Amino acid sequence: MGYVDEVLELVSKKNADQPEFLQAVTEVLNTLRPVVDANEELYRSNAILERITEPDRVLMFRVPWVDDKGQVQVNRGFRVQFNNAIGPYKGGLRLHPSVNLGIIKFLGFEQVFKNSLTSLPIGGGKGGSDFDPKGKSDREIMAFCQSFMTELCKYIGADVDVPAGDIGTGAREIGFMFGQYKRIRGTYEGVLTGKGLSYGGSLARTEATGYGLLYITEELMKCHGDSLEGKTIAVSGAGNVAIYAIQKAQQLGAKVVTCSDSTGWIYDPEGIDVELLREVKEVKRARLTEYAAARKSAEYHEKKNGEHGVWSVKCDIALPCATQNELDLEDAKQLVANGVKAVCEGANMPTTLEATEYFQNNGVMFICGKAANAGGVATSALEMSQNSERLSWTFEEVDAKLKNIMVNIYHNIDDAAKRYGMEGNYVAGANIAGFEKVVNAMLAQGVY
Ligand SMILES: NC(=O)c1ccc[n+]([C@@H]2O[C@H](COP(=O)([O-])OP(=O)(O)OC[C@H]3O[C@@H](n4cnc5c(N)ncnc54)[C@H](O)[C@@H]3O)[C@@H](O)[C@H]2O)c1
Ligand SMILES: N[C@@H](CCC(=O)O)C(=O)O
Repeated sequence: MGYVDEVLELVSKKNADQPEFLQAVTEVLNTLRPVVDANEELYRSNAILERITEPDRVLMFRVPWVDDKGQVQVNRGFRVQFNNAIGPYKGGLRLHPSVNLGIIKFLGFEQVFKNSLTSLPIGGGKGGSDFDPKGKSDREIMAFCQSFMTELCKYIGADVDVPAGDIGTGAREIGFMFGQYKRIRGTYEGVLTGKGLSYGGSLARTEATGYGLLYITEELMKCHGDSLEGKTIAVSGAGNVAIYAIQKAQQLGAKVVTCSDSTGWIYDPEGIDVELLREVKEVKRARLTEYAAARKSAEYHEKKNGEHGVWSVKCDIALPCATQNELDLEDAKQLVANGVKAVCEGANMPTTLEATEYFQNNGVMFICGKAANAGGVATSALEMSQNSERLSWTFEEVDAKLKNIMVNIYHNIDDAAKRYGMEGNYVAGANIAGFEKVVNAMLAQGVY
């Protein structure tokens, strides 16, 4: 049995109850086979694969808070500090009832490679809680965030670990957490990113993940003699990533005809009205039924198990921007039958392993999330730079740096795939390019 298979077996035994983590590790290690084969003795003697699949540290803690009725509620908080070989731990905080240790570990593991691809000095981490922000008052959100940070603040810092947003954590939550960190630790530092503009946030961070996704998609099309002009795009999700992906796609001449939330989806053949979507989702925090009620051209469909949802719509490009495993093999078959040319992941691991393979075997250009959605964390790193030098850059400066980073990521993953004889396999290219930098740093820093 080869080194990769030995480690896959070991990781599977040790983490049998964590399917999402095993899925992420399986995808990465399988694509690293040629690199591992070329360096087997060095990696094996240094236990590189065993070390890179085991987090540096897992923090799990109780988060008690008082609801509006005076009842004490208890949630579970997590922070997984996965790998800091190339910089302080960096990654978001997810607040969603589905959160468990396996999900935070898969996200932290992905973050190690994604952050490496940005070319900026950030290690990988992730955190969150099974707290459900849906339907909670602002006071309840504040109570939860303050309690969460009361424990988390012992383990983070501007040069140690810098959390940020993810599903369920936006500017409001980051603000409450930043206030509590400052109150307890007594220091004003860039300990979180995604902050408000009046207290250390970066212009363009809100837009960065969605914009970055379109910059890399545009480069992919350009390098294949095509463009986004006139293309029909299907987007899933209706949160931060989806909204700004839709906005940038429209600016670049494409028409986005779908979006979704956890209860239903919209088909709008005239193109999504992104300002209306922002009003419904960002301001009112309402359901997509409100979008449909306010827009004549929009059809609203309830989410039904076993149906393809947004992936049933004919499109040239699909951009999954909601959550993990939201696009399965049957969805992939439907998209291919409808003539999809490219799939680029705005969310983290939205495509199942089988669906990814189906796209790759059927000539669909596929860029995985750790490359395609890296613009968010890259701009977080730019926010950290601005905080360190106590300066703020203009929107145009940050946006230009973001675009440059995304274009470079495309070429780095393309080159890495070509170096190992896998031209066009951007999943392998992303994993290899991300892995090489982290492993070189780990080897240089000795056994730890
Ligand atoms: N925010 C960032 O900077 C960033 C960066 C990189 C990757 N991501 C990833 O992008 C994805 C979306 O994050 P976000 O920041 O937009 O979160 P968000 O909370 O702003 O929005 C998530 C959206 O997805 C929808 N959603 C959740 N589960 C769904 C389901 N099963 N089916 C359909 N829709 C569903 C929600 O209703 C919501 O509209 C996540 O996978 C996240 O990890 C986020
Ligand atoms: N949660 C986002 C952003 C992380 C950050 O900005 O630190 C991600 O998955 O990359």
